[in-house]
Amino acid sequence: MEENTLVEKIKVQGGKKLAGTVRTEGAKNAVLPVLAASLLADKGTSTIYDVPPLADVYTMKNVLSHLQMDVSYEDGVFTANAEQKALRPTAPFEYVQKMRASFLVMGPLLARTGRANVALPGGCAIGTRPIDQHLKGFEAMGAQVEIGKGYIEAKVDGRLKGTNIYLDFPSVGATENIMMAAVMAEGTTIIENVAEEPEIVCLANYLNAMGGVVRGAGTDSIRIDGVDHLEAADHTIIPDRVEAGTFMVAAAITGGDVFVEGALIEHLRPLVAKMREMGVIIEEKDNGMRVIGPDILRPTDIKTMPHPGFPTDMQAPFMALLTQAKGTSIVTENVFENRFMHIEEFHRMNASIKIEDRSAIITGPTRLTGGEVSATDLRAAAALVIAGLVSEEETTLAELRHIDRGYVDFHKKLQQLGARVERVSVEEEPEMPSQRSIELNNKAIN
Ligand SMILES: CC(=O)N[C@H]1[C@@H](OP(=O)(O)OP(=O)(O)OC[C@H]2O[C@@H](n3ccc(=O)[nH]c3=O)[C@H](O)[C@@H]2O)O[C@H](CO)[C@@H](O)[C@@H]1O
Ligand SMILES: C=C(OP(=O)(O)O)C(=O)O
Repeated sequence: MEENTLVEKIKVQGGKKLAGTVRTEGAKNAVLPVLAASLLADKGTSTIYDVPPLADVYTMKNVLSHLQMDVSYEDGVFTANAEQKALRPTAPFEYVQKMRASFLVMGPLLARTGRANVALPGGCAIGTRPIDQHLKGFEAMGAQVEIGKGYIEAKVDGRLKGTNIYLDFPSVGATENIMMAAVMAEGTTIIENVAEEPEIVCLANYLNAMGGVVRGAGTDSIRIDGVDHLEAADHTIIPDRVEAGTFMVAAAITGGDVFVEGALIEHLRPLVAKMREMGVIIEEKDNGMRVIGPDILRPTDIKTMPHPGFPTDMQAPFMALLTQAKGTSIVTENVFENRFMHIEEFHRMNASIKIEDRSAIITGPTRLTGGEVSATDLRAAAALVIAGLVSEEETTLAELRHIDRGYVDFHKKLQQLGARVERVSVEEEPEMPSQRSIELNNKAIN
């Protein structure tokens, strides 16, 4: 007979107003490209500060070790040395499958060694997520790209060549991958219609500290004058605007009063504007933001867009807040074609949400009931816990591997703010997987 297995779950009892201070970690989406970029230095050791202890950071550490880099990570400080001449060119499926951002080693490997062989990142729970814009950039710089047996192999004779590249969509990953390839190309590269996210600026600052010449990061056009070598540099990761935003929403939904230390207004304007429209009081301070939730939340509409539009990564947590607004709100998801999987889970908690094409129509305020729900991606996980904070009965969240990719000690931070949240191990009997869990697993590889 098969033995029972231990499965971790988060349990939430609603009804507490959050109060106190929570500290923002370094940004997951900034640290991953920066760690990939550390591959570019042929001299010295880079020290990267404010690196959050997330599953994705450990995956990137494993990728870099696999490529033969010398890396260490302790107490938020990551050191990376890529002096080793014989870097391995292959990032295997076991890593890319865990985390799509492993694909970001392609640009630096190609620039540094002239060859990169990286497993093809598949689609995931939020969309098909093609990489055509990354490849278009590498090819324009002279790389030969072939796809076969689940891998993408890119090669270049000599150095990549600077050129002009226009992205069809301001993809964050494509902008980063092409920047990292172009920084060591021969001549000048101009990338147009690029992503303007703060994480792009963080990466550009690191590349420039290494001796790169990257101008225009944070605007829609980036100019890179290629250099022939880069040296390791020290760098500090920006605060995680999505983590900060998640706690801002958690404070607001409970009618709480929370200081989110490290939340930067210049990175969070679209969220702050929308929360203020709903009646949430947000005070901007030098080192963070104080969020005070009102008794009655007003409805509002959001459309996710590339930065400085409303961030898609805040869509699910914000939807939890909208279930408590008095009236009808509309959420339109424009960045990913399938980022509504959390709605089925919200339905289990009694939320009133209808999907029409790329929009969700939310009617509130709903008395959420709690219940057994599953995380479909990392932001959905946070959103469901947030909904649990105002539910009448207990909410139990499964599939915690998602939350561990993007949030450090999420349940502990909420506990410190007074929430009744715990993470428990429960024994589960082995059972035939249901059709639903097969579907969720297939869609949620990353
Ligand atoms: C590790 C990291 O930083 N992840 C973030 C990054 O993901 P990621 O870099 O993967 O997101 P992109 O900006 O590239 O994707 C945006 C859209 O462009 C499409 N696309 C992208 C590349 C391409 O070659 N072709 C193409 O069609 C995607 O399918 C998607 O529909 O930005 C997203 C959008 O802000 C965020 O949700 C993710 O949290
Ligand atoms: C979608 C996200 O991340 P990733 O691109 O790493 O899947 C996210 O951070 O919400």
